[in-house]
Amino acid sequence: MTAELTTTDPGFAAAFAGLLAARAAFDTSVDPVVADILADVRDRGDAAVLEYTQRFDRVHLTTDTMRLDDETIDTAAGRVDPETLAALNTAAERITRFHEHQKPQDIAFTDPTGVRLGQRHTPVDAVGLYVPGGTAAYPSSVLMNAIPAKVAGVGRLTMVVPTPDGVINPLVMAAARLAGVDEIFRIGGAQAVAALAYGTDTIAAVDKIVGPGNAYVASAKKQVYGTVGIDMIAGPSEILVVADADNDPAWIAADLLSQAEHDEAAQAILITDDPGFAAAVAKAVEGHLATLHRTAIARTSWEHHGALIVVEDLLDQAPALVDRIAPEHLELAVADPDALAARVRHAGAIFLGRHTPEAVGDYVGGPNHVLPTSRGARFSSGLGVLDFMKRTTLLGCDAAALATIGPAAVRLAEAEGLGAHGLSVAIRLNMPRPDAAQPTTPRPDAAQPTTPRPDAAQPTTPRPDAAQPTTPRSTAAGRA
Ligand SMILES: NC(=O)c1ccc[n+]([C@@H]2O[C@H](COP(=O)([O-])OP(=O)(O)OC[C@H]3O[C@@H](n4cnc5c(N)ncnc54)[C@H](O)[C@@H]3O)[C@@H](O)[C@H]2O)c1
Ligand SMILES: N[C@H](CO)Cc1c[nH]c[nH+]1
Ligand SMILES: [Zn+2]
Repeated sequence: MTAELTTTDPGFAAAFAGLLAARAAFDTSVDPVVADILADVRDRGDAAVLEYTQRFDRVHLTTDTMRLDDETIDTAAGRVDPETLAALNTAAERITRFHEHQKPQDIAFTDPTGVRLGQRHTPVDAVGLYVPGGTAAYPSSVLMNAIPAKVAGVGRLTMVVPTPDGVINPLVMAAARLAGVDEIFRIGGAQAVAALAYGTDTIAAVDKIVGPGNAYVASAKKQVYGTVGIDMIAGPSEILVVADADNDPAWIAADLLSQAEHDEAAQAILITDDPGFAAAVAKAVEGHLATLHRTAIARTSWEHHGALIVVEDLLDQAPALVDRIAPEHLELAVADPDALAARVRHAGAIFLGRHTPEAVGDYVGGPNHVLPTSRGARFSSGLGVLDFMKRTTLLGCDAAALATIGPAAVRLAEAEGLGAHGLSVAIRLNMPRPDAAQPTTPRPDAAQPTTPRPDAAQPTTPRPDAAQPTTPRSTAAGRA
């Protein structure tokens, strides 16, 4: 039964905590099964991938047919009708334009001590793009994965997508071509994530795996993190709609079902300030369920994970509840959505106003639809260009700059008891050896040198280019 909660009910706090706890427990339930699949693929490589593909996707592949060849991709893509292709192009253009704005700026400056500081961004060399395909095909997710990778300048884009019962989706192929994916393997689930992370004889390992998927995919990404990078946990879809009674219940019911229909494990929640409106939405959900073609999935999601929450005041009470749920998608169907949005801190993506159904963002809005689920929005963000780039910092001292900041480093190295750290700075500054500072009270376990180290700094004969801590060399003025 869909949960019904009311903030004025004395049991509300416990019921709300129970709703969050049930979700968390559900999220980890597949972890052991996935761990076994990952270990098997790591041990047996292609053979394991092919066996799991046969078992879960009911398709018999070989190492030769696992990778889609150019002819198969182009033939399939060629079957897409012009109108759908035009829609795909509209989506690609809008997604590209939005993500171009995400390109980061490098940093380069010289601070007042003469130290040169910088930060630069470089793309990841090779990424694995997970495109879901178990119960629905997701050409839109091809674009959402691949376009930011291309904008970032990633070198190799390897896409994996399951083809249940051997069916190749033409629009998925067209989207891969449009977005510039380099290679496509027709595998999915935890076994595909494992192949990308560990590599097999047929599939080269990647540096990072991104993209959405069901609970098995989400768990697999979580478990291979460290061997490879991941974007976030983008598991079964979630929507939280905050709506007042001035909405058409049928619109809001459709919005809830738009995410419920993704997966039996998806979650759709309504927060409203009107019990009558909540009842009307529940009734409208039943009406829509009678007509949708993914009714069984949507109904299971709605009944097992859905919730109707009635509060007294939306502006005052909804933001705190939203932040605790930290939904993937937050739809604000109220008169002043911006005021409400300003009070919310944790949501993957926010959809403002009655005419911004979440589904428009799934396809053509521009921002990415690969978003954190399972409360991940409390600490992570939707997929973007930065997920495909790494930051490297740069630090440059000349002799005078080192003379200015170096002594503090020597002092801190001494405080940490790390003699070589202190020495590597002091030796350039012609300072006394920091680890030779207490010759009369050696640590009981310290080695007693009998002959001075030949490379020890000689305070009386400084190297000609050594910095003078007290009187910086005049050449310091010429530093870059
Ligand atoms: N958060 C996001 O950004 C986002 C975006 C798009 C889609 N999604 C989600 O992606 C998911 C797509 O799910 P899907 O199932 O259609 O496709 P999928 O590709 O994610 O999963 C299909 C794979 O799951 C594996 N699998 C299925 N049953 C299994 C079992 N019993 N044991 C082991 N492995 C099993 C199989 O290997 C199969 O190939 C949905 O949950 C949807 O909500 C999320
Ligand atoms: N709503 C999904 C993200 O949770 C993305 C999507 C793709 N196609 C339709 N919807
Ligand atoms: Zn969707």
